[in-house]
Amino acid sequence: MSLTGMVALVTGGAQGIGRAVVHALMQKAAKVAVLDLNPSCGEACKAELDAEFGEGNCIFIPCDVSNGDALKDAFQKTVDTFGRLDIVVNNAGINNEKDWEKTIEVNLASVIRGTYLALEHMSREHGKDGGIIINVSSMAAFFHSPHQPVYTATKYGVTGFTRAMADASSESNYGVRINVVCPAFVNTPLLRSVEHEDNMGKFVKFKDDFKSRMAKFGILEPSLIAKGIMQLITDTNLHGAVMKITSSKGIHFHTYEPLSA
Ligand SMILES: NC(=O)C1=CN([C@@H]2O[C@H](COP(=O)(O)OP(=O)(O)OC[C@H]3O[C@@H](n4cnc5c(N)ncnc54)[C@H](O)[C@@H]3O)[C@@H](O)[C@H]2O)C=CC1
Ligand SMILES: CCCCCC(=O)/C=C/[C@H]1C=CC(=O)[C@@H]1CCCCCCC(=O)O
Repeated sequence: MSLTGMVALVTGGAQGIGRAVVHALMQKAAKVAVLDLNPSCGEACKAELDAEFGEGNCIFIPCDVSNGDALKDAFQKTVDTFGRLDIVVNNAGINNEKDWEKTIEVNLASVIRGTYLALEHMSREHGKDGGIIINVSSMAAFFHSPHQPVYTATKYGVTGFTRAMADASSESNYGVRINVVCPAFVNTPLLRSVEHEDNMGKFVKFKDDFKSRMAKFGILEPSLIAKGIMQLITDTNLHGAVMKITSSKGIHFHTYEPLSA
């Protein structure tokens, strides 16, 4: 499926999983706004994408997603630049058990803000044409560890919020599909943060346990997560889906017990 004429916004798009998603979107001919806190990574990312796909198909917007005004401005700049918005991937995330309030701000509050801003620009309730939102959670929302309690809490929150918003979208006829992806360990700089006391604080003492889980469960490549996210974007039957991506089962979906009467 071509995404020609469609416009996407990806937070944390300058490296890691977000960078892989941006590339996959542009391979399908979408135009993309890359939002990221890291200006050097962002400028380098844009230069590489311009070289591969030609200029005018992506913009880099320096943005701290935890700053509500900056995030709102970045969404507006995207629409002002490309004329529309069809796809939003709320991907930016950190792993910091020392500054756990910041972790909640970036991993959960910013995903909520990004979802609401996406609806402002895509929902039929705002006179728009509809769209797709993908929020990035984690397998930490299914397998917890003593190593990262607040990171785990944020990812449980992202999954629950996304499922609830998918129901809200259906019942309000927003015309917006909303899905969540839960990767296991992925080979990115974020994963390497688990070894550092600056990130883990007093929980760094559990790092050997965490590394044994990485050895046991395997480490995925960002390109596989991008493949899963592209499936969530292009398969119009997927709404309210909880996609899990692991070494043992690859891309698969979580099913929940139906709500009892
Ligand atoms: N790497 C892993 O093992 C897993 C990662 N995830 C999730 O995937 C998402 C992406 O993580 P990775 O690609 O691994 O991390 P990464 O650290 O490689 O990339 C994250 C990007 O987000 C940017 N970023 C961080 N804070 C930001 C902020 N406040 N505003 C704007 N941009 C910001 C960073 O500059 C970076 O470019 C995160 O939500 C993470 O929790 C989920 C499961 C496993
Ligand atoms: C900042 C590091 C990012 C790590 C995010 C993450 O996904 C962590 C998950 C782990 C936390 C405790 C666990 O045991 C989780 C492992 C999840 C892998 C489960 C794979 C199961 C399977 O392959 O069947």
